[in-house]
Amino acid sequence: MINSLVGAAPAISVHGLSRTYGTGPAAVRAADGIDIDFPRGTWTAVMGPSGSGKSTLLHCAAGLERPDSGRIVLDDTDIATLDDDALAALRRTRIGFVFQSFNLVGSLTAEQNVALPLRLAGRRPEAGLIRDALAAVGLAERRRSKPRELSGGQQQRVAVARALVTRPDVLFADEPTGALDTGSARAVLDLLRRAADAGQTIVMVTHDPVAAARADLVVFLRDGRIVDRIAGPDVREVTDRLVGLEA
Ligand SMILES: Nc1ncnc2c1ncn2[C@@H]1O[C@H](COP(=O)(O)OP(=O)(O)OP(=O)(O)O)[C@@H](O)[C@H]1O
Repeated sequence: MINSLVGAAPAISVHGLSRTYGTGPAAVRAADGIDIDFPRGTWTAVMGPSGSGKSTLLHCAAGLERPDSGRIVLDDTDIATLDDDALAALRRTRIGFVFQSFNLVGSLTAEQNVALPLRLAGRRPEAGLIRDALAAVGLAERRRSKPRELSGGQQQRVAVARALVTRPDVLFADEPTGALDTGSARAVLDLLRRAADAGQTIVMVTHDPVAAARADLVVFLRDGRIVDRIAGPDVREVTDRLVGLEA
């Protein structure tokens, strides 16, 4: 089992997660009884063909979407039992999320976007902290730029800085390197590696075997189910399994 392999208690446990979109003949079972632990201080990559349920798993595990059935346990709390306010508070304080679409606030500068989760949590953002977070993704010089003045890759890096600035226990990232060139992708992956090594738990959806190979574990989804997993992945092994799944 993964847990005994890495010797860590799970930060998040997903039990029997199911989620169907639509009804009748048009219904899509995006998650079909997923069981998985995300061990504390480890980095898990979630892979699989388009439409296999990766984002659905991520959104449900992060409490952004409610499952039809199953349980998501963060430490000892079943997050399904929380009301909307308690869930929002948990997301603000314990969970970070990098969205596929970045979700930056268009009217705010890069540094204001990065400071936003701290402000929402009622903390006064220290200028040095925000500068360091942007510097860590190579954007110190662009801190006063608005999202529309930034490239897609730069916006993605602001989104990564914003998600990490609160030092969340668990960081969920939906394709955090999808819009990045090789060098910027490596910088973001180095940042995620350091975060996991420092004890944060990372769950990342990716299509890129090079990104997945930086993780501790790779799980493969197909048709809303986990069909394979690799501990201590390398690029070739990940690529081979992925090709096998998409065949
Ligand atoms: N809000 C929704 N309404 C209807 N169907 C949805 C919705 N969200 C997801 N689906 C469907 O559920 C299935 C799983 O979607 P999901 O986004 O989780 O897959 P994915 O593996 O992340 O895909 P991709 O790699 O293309 O981002 C797909 O068939 C998708 O069309």
